Amino acid sequence: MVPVKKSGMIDRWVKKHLVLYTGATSHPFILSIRDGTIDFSSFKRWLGQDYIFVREFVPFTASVLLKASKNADDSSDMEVILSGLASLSDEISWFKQEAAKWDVPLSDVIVHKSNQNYCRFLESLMLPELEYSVVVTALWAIETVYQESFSHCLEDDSKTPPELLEACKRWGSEGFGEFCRSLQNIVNRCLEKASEEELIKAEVTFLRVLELEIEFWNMSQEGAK
Ligand SMILES: Cc1ncc(CO)c(N)n1
Repeated sequence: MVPVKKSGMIDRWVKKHLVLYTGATSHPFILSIRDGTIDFSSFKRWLGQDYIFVREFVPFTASVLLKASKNADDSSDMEVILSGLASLSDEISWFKQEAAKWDVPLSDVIVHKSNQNYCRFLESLMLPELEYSVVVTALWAIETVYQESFSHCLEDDSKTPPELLEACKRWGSEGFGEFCRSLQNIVNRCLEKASEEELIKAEVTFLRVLELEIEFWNMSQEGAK
């Protein structure tokens, strides 16, 4: 008998919302890195803004960890999320080093509107009443958009400028891909048991992440609007 792999909710949602998903994971900003035409001032803008974002992302990830420790029915969830949280420490150091290299002052970055919106959304997800299934869906989506996006810049035929390879490897590499797949398994398992109401909330949250990611790329590419 051929074993039938039951496809999870995430696969179904990605197919259902493929236009928006592709909009976030193959954005013109990423494609311009991939084809080597990127304007370095855009990269620098992204760098300064993403540093601010990642600092907000730390307490958000910690709040997901807290919910995992209370609600997850599999104790390995905590370990997966903890590894993600731990790697943010190194990520913040990387941003500081990279910013110094590119002469991007991190102390006086003006937070752009799209970034503010995204950070406010993260804050709203940190409320204790938000279900674990919903917030872990957001965590998966946020990480996966970066993973898929930057992995395009590492494909064989890509012309990514060598100066940007390190950034692309940070999110686009196989190790980070493995982490995203672990998160996806957690989400699929949580959603199998979720109520109809929770499922709708998780799907809406997934879509909101995709929109906010697109706006973040737009901002990086075009500047403040
Ligand atoms: C805007 C944004 N989305 C996702 C990630 C991945 O951590 C990031 N660093 N920044």
